[in-house]
Amino acid sequence: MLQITQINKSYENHRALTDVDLEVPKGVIFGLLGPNGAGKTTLIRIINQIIEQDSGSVELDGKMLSPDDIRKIGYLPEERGLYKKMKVWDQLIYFSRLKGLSDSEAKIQIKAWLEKLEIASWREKKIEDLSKGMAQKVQFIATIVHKPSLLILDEPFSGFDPVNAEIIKNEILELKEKGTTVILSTHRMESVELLCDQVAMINKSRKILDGTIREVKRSFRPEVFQVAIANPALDLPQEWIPKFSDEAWEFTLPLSGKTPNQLLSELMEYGEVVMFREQIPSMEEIFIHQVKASSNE
Ligand SMILES: Nc1ncnc2c1ncn2[C@@H]1O[C@H](COP(=O)(O)OP(=O)(O)OP(=O)(O)O)[C@@H](O)[C@H]1O
Repeated sequence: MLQITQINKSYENHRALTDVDLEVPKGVIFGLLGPNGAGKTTLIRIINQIIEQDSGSVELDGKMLSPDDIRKIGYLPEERGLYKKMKVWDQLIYFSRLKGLSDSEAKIQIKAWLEKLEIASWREKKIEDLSKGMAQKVQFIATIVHKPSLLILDEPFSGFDPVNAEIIKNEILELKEKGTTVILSTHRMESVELLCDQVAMINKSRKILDGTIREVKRSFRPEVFQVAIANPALDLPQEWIPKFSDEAWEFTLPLSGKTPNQLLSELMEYGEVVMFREQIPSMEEIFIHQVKASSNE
């Protein structure tokens, strides 16, 4: 759906993006990851046509991005942009009209969303009288009210308590089910694990990793297994550093060139293998590993 090719962008003397390529397929939740200052917001602003790239192209649905496409995009910026003195209802009407909805359609959509997110009773309140989380819900509605086909969410969960974060998470999943493509930029790796189908990681202006969550995790498998053996018939080698827990001895072992089956057969000679599970790295571990590795290059 979105094809980004060889994007470069510099601010004065600072290079914010270098030769960035990205392909976001239709209907996925795509995690845009990277440490502070990596260049994510710059890329998002280019997609939203807030700033212009120095070189490279952005295509939406196979065509060069044009100003008209902006209505197909819903953007929740990290720095929220609501008018503090305006009332919730008026504000949402204003944003909906700006995104091309008719007055009657805007009213129908806003009413439905206010009810769905259980904030209908706040419609006459000014934004400045809302808590941070409440204002966040209003901004979320402003982002999605015109049913964009591409949704770009920058830290959508910040400011939400766990219950409201869960509500927003479910709304994002529901939008995906309905065919919306979502780019999610966040530092919360647990949300990435839960929500994203694909990810790309940017560090120091360059893309350093991309793929499906499954592919990325596969490529970082340390080939180490978590093992538990109950009732050992033989002494377990001390170098395995076995620890007794819950009626079994637990330890981790690298494959060291063996296949998992070979390792398992060897272990079975020691006793009853009650756990044999490959250690799969979390996205958080992969993130830290990759950022450190590419910073050392
Ligand atoms: N308007 C600007 N003028 C000069 N430098 C800028 C400007 N905007 C961003 N930068 C610099 O470009 C780099 C990339 O910034 P960007 O905001 O894209 O990072 P980010 O990945 O979104 O970071 P974060 O996770 O902290 O939001 C940073 O070093 C930043 O200081």
